[in-house]
Amino acid sequence: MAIELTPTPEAVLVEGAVGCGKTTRLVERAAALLEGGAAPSDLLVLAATPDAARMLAARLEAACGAAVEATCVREVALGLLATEGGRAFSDRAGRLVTPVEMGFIMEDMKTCGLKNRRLKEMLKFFYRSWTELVEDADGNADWLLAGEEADVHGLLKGILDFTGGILEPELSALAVRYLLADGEALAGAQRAHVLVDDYQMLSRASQHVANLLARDSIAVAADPAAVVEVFDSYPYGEGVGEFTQANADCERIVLTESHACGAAAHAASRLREDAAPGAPEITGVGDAPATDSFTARESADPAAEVAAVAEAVEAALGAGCAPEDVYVLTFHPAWMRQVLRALAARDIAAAAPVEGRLSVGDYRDLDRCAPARLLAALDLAADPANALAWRSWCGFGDYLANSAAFADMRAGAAAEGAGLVALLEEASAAAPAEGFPNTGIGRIVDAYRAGRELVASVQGLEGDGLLDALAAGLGLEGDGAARARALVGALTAPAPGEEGGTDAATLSRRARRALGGAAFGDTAGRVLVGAPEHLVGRSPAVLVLAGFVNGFFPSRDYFDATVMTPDKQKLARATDIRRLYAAAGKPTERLVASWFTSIDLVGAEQLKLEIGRVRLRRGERIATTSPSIYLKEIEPTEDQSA
Ligand SMILES: Nc1ncnc2c1ncn2[C@@H]1O[C@H](COP(=O)(O)OP(=O)(O)OP(=O)(O)O)[C@@H](O)[C@H]1O
Repeated sequence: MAIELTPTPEAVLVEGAVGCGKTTRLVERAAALLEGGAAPSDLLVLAATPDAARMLAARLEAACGAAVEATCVREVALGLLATEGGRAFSDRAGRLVTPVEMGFIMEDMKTCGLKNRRLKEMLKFFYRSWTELVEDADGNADWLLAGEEADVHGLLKGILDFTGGILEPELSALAVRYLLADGEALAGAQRAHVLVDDYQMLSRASQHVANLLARDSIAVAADPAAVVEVFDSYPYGEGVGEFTQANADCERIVLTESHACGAAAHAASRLREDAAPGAPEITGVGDAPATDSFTARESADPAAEVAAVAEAVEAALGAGCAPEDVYVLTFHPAWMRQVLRALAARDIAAAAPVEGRLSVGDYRDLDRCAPARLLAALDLAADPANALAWRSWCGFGDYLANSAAFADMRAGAAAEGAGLVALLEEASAAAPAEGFPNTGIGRIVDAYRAGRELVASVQGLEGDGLLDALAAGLGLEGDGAARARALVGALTAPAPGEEGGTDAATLSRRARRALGGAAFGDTAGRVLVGAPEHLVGRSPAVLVLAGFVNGFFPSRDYFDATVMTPDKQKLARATDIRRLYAAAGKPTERLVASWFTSIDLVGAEQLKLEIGRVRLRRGERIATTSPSIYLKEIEPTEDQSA
């Protein structure tokens, strides 16, 4: 039997465009439920990202005067699968695979012999299918073609069972099946009232988890035009229709009045027509001409452009805007860094999301993957039975991550019914003191023994002392060591307002969470600089689109017919439009777009910009760049009042 959405006795759908007050409605509903006699613990509020959840928690506290739990489906699902029952049901360790660990799993997957590109395509197909719950409640389905496809799927599941790791796209699907299979676990996890914001940004499986968790009532806020991947992979826009179908008596509230500034509301209206044809129009967007709240800034070159961005920020602050109400949106990590530098040069405090993913390095090179090794060591100090961490730990520094020896061990594990850690222990105990030099298993045994020693040597240490001891134990030195230490320090820092435990388990949990998605740390008194996905749940007064040029947005591939077929180009455009819509429709005071018209050719290549003509200027080759093709979608014209 295919899995169908579970109906809830009372269901509410709040539908509306960006900036029309959907979240505000949810907050009001939470306050009304509490006034009506519900206890704060009867409520569970779910947001699309951890950052949005934190902001929602603050809004709830302000409106309700009580602490209401706001979190993400991911946290809830992981919590469920980490319980004894959840672990037994899933045969996994209740731990999400981090991007670093995924590198090792991919290396193990390559033993299937498929070409990398084909393998990646197949994995995407599996991931999407999992999130869309193609398997029935028992985990069976005939969706896999016998042969290659079924074999690769079997290999992946085998590797995951062996390491105990859960992939993000299978997490909510596993939780759905667990909740359907175990009535007691379901009853324990349910809350009387569940409220979900940005429902369309959740995967189908996460939507199902949210509905299963609701006992008496569920209220979801959704915008069918803002189906954007921000945290869950494969956001499921069709889920809104599924929700109203499952809950036939669902109360439907449609919000059409934007509270954003004229320019943002104008941009949102135009983009929304493109993103969700037929969706209700945005109305009543004020009388002031949209041009009054729009600024376009063209600069000659990148240095002038980031300076212009900093000027725009300065102007907003000068006009009385609170720093945290100003958001600079960048479409490329290099531009995020440039903007941060330009702001720092003007003594403007800024915050950027802590992004662990980008800086963990190549696991083949022991120096370059120093942060990843430090994180694996921390994981092992927190739990020496963490099979996933041992898999990484024993693969660092080897070109193929010792995947052949691990494949042998996996086969042995299946035959003996033993786990990875037990097999490592067994191999280490059986090996002579000098190991088996220069063999795959020899490298693994050596790494395992070194890891054991390191873990034993840091017993009882906490906080900075623990991280310093681990870094020293890894032999990290110089600049690389400092960088690794600083990055791991940032990844293990408590979220604003979070209780500050410093034991290994707490630090490891925080780092794993941070690797799962970038989030802002402390933003008080700081201007925010981030990507579109980090904007979820925020309504800045001023939004500056920095580096708004072709190549950054859309990407250069978009313009290259040899890379992108017309079909793919159409899809890429639709995705871009939805991302831009969800961002540009937000600012309540001003929308600024900034771009540059030339850059040196080397820089253009490095940044993968789309370039026009190339000229020679003072011996240097200079390429022309153009504002994003999407500028005309957001730029108001003189005669538009909204
Ligand atoms: N009734 C209202 N009157 C005035 N301002 C409002 C009203 N409702 C919401 N706002 C303001 O409009 C902005 C957007 O509100 P909210 O976050 O509730 O909207 P949303 O539809 O969830 O937006 P998004 O899609 O951007 O998340 C906020 O700054 C909020 O304070």
